Amino acid sequence: AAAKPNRSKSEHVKPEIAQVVVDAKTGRSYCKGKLLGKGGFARCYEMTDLANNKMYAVKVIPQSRVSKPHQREKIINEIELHKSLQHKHVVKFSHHFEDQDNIYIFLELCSRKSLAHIWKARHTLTDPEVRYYLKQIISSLKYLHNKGILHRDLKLGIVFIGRFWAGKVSLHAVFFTPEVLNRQGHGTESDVWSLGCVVYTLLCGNPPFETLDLKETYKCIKEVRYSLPPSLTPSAQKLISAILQKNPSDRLTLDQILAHEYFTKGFTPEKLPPSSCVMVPELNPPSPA
Ligand SMILES: CC[C@@H]1C(=O)N(C)c2cncnc2N1C1CCCC1
Repeated sequence: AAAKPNRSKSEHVKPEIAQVVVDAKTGRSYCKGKLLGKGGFARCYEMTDLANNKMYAVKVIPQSRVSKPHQREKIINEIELHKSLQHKHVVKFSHHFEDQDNIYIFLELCSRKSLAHIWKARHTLTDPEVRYYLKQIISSLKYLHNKGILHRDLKLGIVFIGRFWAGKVSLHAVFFTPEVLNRQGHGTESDVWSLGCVVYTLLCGNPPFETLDLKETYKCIKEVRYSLPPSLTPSAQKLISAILQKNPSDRLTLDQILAHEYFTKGFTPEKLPPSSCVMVPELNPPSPA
């Protein structure tokens, strides 16, 4: 049978987001580009400012998803918080606006995506590369913790790789009420625990507490039961063991991690070659002379 003309479909499908959206306050027009993926309430797109061709990663949140006051408040809080942050290794918030269909949150576009993508392509990273990314993530966490902000959702997928390979932590589920820092619940030590899991995953190629059964995984986490592969360098093994401690106050602090022999006795490159997202990079560490 002849292929059915698909125009009938397009006639009825209302585009969730128009090709061009206009910020009524500034009059600026933005052209929607490719879908980057879904993040929380939002569908995320590349969008281009037609006045200067600047590109952004934009979270597009349908008004229908924030119709209840508390949902709207959550988004407004996230925006207000993100607006107040300026740090080299924290994803830059540019601006936001809304129209009758959506709320648009314009963030820095990180076209190299995230550490999750690099990890999937490389499976394991070398110590120098892990030191490079770890320093940047620690720098962003110290900035957040000093402002009484906990990240609470640190993982490979939220460390975006900006231009010049700078790691940029994005704030998907941050907690920002200072009292949270003191409450027994989730202190800075919990962000450090997540950091330990990120280091383990990047060096070993799989998360520390991954099993086939979710209940079993929870048991491993509660008992801090994980294996340290012999392939790890001794200082990497020591670092991971010093972070993945059951008792939060036994874990290294961010400053203690930076002072650990893993960093002091190891070379950290200033920058990484683009090839390092697909293959082991040729790094020329300074001769020990
Ligand atoms: C816009 C959301 C999120 C993000 O936060 N940034 C900074 C980002 C920056 N550049 C590309 N993608 C980004 N993402 C992806 C889009 C789909 C899932 C997460």
